[in-house]
Amino acid sequence: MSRMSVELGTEESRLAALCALAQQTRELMDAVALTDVGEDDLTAAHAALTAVNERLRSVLRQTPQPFEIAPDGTLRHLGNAVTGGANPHALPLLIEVRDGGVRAEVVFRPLHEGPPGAVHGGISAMILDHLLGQAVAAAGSAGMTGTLTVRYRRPVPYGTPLVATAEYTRTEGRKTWAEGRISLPDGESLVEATGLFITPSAWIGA
Ligand SMILES: CCCCCCCC(=O)SCCNC(=O)CCNC(=O)[C@H](O)C(C)(C)COP(=O)(O)OP(=O)(O)OC[C@H]1O[C@@H](n2cnc3c(N)ncnc32)[C@H](O)[C@@H]1OP(=O)(O)O
Repeated sequence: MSRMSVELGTEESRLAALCALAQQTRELMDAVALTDVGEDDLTAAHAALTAVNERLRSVLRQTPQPFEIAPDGTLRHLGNAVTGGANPHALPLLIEVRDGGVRAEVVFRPLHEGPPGAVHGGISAMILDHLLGQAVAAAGSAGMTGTLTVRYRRPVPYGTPLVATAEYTRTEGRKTWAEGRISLPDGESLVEATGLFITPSAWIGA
């Protein structure tokens, strides 16, 4: 009698391996940003990475991992530059949706340095752009960023636990506004943003 074997979760297992590789790559980027080893070690690391790079590039997708439904039923986007577990560029940010808005704990790293000793303003803006967009989506009005206004109140430190929050504010037709901030755990606001998100006419056939 022949047996039929059904492998469950093969793709999930591969995606987990991809996320583990992305995490290792983040740690590699951190190491490259901070390493103080000598030239021989730098040259050896370069050669080793060249080999890894060639192996990974032997089979390439056209685009990063797409939006998809995860096994737990939630929507995920592993290729996203802010939240995607499979994207080495992502922190990745874990966003919690709760009554009245969204929230994420953030620890920036030396890799994110802009001015000496602080986080690059574009990195803060990127995090806030995404968080405001999630607040809009959580309110049922998904859209693309039309405008993002950022006020930098204090330098954002790296290596320190911070809190990022955002809330939907209002909607007029296809336009939805949200506001948010990155704060110290005691609530002191470091960076604040307001954003206009527009549901593209193409999405609704308008
Ligand atoms: C859940 C996931 C969260 C992810 C959050 C991440 C958010 C992002 O980073 S999105 C990427 C950055 N944003 C973009 O790439 C957007 C690029 N722009 C576009 O695609 C289009 O211009 C888009 C969608 C904004 C508007 O296009 P379209 O639907 O054709 O709008 P259109 O019909 O021209 O204009 C509609 C209204 O919006 C206004 N408007 C359009 N664009 C803008 C803008 N950039 N700023 C202000 N107002 C605008 C128009 O003036 C018009 O106003 P009114 O109705 O009062 O006359």
